[in-house]
Amino acid sequence: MKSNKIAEILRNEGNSSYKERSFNDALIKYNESLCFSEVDSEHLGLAYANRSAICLELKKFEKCLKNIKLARLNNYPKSSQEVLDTREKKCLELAKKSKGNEGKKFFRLSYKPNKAIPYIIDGLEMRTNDKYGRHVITNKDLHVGDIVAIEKPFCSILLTHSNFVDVDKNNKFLRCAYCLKSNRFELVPCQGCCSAMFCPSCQQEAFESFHKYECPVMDKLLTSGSVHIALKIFFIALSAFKGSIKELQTFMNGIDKMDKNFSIFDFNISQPDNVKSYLRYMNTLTRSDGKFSIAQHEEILENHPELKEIYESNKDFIKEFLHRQCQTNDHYFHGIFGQKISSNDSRAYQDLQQSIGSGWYPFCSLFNHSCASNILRIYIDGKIALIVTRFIPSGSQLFDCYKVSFAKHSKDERQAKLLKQFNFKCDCEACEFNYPMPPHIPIKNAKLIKLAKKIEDECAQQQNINGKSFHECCKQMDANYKDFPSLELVWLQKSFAYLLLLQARHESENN
Ligand SMILES: C[S@@+](CC[C@H](N)C(=O)[O-])C[C@H]1O[C@@H](n2cnc3c(N)ncnc32)[C@H](O)[C@@H]1O
Repeated sequence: MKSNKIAEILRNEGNSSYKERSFNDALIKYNESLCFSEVDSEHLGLAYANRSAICLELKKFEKCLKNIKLARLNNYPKSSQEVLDTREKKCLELAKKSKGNEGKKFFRLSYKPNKAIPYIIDGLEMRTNDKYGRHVITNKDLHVGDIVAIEKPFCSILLTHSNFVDVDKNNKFLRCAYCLKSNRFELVPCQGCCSAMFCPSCQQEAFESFHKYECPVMDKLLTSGSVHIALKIFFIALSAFKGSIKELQTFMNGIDKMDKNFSIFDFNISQPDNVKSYLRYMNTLTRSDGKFSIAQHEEILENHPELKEIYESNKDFIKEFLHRQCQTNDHYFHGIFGQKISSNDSRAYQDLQQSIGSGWYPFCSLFNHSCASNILRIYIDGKIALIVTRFIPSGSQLFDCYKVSFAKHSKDERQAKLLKQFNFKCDCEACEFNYPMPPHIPIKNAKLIKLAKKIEDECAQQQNINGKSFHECCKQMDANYKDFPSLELVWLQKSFAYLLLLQARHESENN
């Protein structure tokens, strides 16, 4: 429950951290204080004002000005206005002197976008066959380093707690509960609960599409992991039918008989009312045949102040909906990774990212697996950038890697995992030709070993991407693609991923 008393305590804790120049800790406390501040109280204004002070310290001038504006709009005490006026003046002066660092973004599509799906490049097409079901091919040659898609999830959840992976419990005060972006200097609190913050541009849409149902049970959802995912899809679906469970039920019964290959390529994704098309697409996804307990989902709905009646009178349909969702999520919801916020100084490869959530990416769902994949997913602020890692000739299929690659796992291990989790026997090139694992793969071009090592060392030293090294890495991997698999190409792929992770962190931090 909102409480100005708690908001004040949190703000004071933030002030202590601020005095010690622990700006990240102070920021978390100020954001938490925003969440607890009662609507229309001056505590909102005070916390925004304090956040503007951090922005100024960190030379984030534009964000500083935005926070000053928010403070004024949110009852910052008239008696202290002078503090804000002085800060604003100083900020404007410093901003004038600074050159500004908004360079071109690195993560943008390498070719012109597809007209109907503007977040993928023109030239990618969906095909179907008996062996792979739906899959994506390219109708032009693709080269190492090409960015072919930058996709937002259709539905995602933010993790603040997990029994399985290491997550930051402060994520709810650091990331938008809708887009997952680490927009921590600009987040605004939900007016109802104390556990969700949003980008100003996401707040309204999030509320209308699902948060109005999440809000009263948000604390329970945040600790419920996959239960949250299935319920969130249900909330989105119900909102699309303006809360009418009967209309949702009629629609769901109707789509059971529709085309099994319906996908993102079949509808206009930019139409405002496209949730129905996404539901239709979701209905075509492969489901696991496992039995899932939905007891926890039921408990949340049974105690939901607005949905309990709907739940009681439509139990069978809702239970079936949730159960099907669990079976789909098993195959299609992917962990989402983000840059670690609290450990800014760490440059170790394995330390750059941390699990921040889970989501369904409708386009990325169409990729099949290969243990020697030709694309790589890089997570950046909740979005997936798909990047080519091996030359892909026109007409070929793009393959993702479902966590098991020949460079890290033996053939037996890979095949067992894929069969168990995804129910197919892998016969990719690495399985068919039994590619050896490093370090047993032959070296075909020793010079490239040196390059891979040089890039790896550079990455360990630097904060962001070395453009020259990146270009060289792409060029060599592209030119020598016929040598695959070789130790140097596998090593270059690893260095390439390291460079991209550094760049993702850099872009996220400077956003
Ligand atoms: C994320 S989907 C990929 C898209 C899928 N083909 C479709 O039509 O929805 C994962 C499912 O695709 C199939 N699949 C993925 N990789 C495969 C492969 N290498 N060989 C055969 N089937 C594969 C499996 O049924 C798997 O559960």
